[in-house]
Amino acid sequence: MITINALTKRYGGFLAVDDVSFTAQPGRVTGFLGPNGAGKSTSMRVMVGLTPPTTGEALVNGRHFTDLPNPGREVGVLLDASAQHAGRTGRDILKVAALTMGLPVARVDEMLALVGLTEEEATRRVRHYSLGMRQRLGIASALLGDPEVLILDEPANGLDPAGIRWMRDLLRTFADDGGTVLLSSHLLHEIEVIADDLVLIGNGRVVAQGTKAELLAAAGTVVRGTDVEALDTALTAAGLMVTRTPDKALHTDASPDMVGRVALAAGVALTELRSADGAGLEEMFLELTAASQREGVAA
Ligand SMILES: Nc1ncnc2c1ncn2[C@@H]1O[C@H](COP(=O)(O)OP(=O)(O)OP(=O)(O)O)[C@@H](O)[C@H]1O
Repeated sequence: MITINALTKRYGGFLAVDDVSFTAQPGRVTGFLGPNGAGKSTSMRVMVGLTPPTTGEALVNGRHFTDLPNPGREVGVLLDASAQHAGRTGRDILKVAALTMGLPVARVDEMLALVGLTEEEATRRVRHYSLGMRQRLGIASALLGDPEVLILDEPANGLDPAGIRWMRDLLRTFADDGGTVLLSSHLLHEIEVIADDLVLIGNGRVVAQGTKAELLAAAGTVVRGTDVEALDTALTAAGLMVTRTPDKALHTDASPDMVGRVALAAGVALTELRSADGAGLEEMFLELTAASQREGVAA
């Protein structure tokens, strides 16, 4: 379990992380989502003891990372896959990490097989690795100590579509076996497929958090009917916020159940009624983080 309590990080006069609180629970994948510069990496650096918080705290299994006696056995970390020693081979990097953690060297081969790095690739120096290979090596390092918790910053970076699916399955299995996974991304689609819970951050502040199901429900309903005008009028009269999508559907904040009842009462035949799902969540994500979106600011 990861617990973040009122975490604030200030760099001089600049507030990079502003009173952030959330928990990442065992058995669940928590997606930490926000646009570039939102404060995800800074928060994660605080979690693993690389950056001291200004105020607040980040706990892993109830303790500060720096107080864990053998941190790699409790929490696997991948923050920057390019930060590995470029002059060493992948196998050597894992070997050194295994020895530091007091693990049998046989564990290295297990991890190389798990992340799909071949024998030949494992003996190449990391400076000759592609970004995707570095990412796989970083995941192998994170899993080496058989930890209960994973903290991964943009782990899908550089992976090809098959690699992304592989990573998704790996993290799903890890969480299904009772592990805690926190992974960050600035890409909603990447995270919404795998995450059970979401924490949305913009400008250093949490702008929304909850289960994916709750956030999807909050993203509203898309509805189409044979008479769009009558449907719009009925929904508006029922006190619902209605917007028209470019493809002539209506979008409201209410649940499909509520929208269906209003349409029935108004005698409008529906041709489509569904929760807004990913598209709605994306819209919500863009709205909630608009103040911190460079494009939003420019607009
Ligand atoms: N050491 C530092 N000194 C000053 N400012 C910093 C420092 N580290 C981070 N920042 C600033 O804090 C803000 C948050 O950065 P952070 O790297 O946490 O964002 P992020 O959400 O991980 O973004 P991205 O998706 O682009 O990786 C940024 O404006 C960044 O410039």
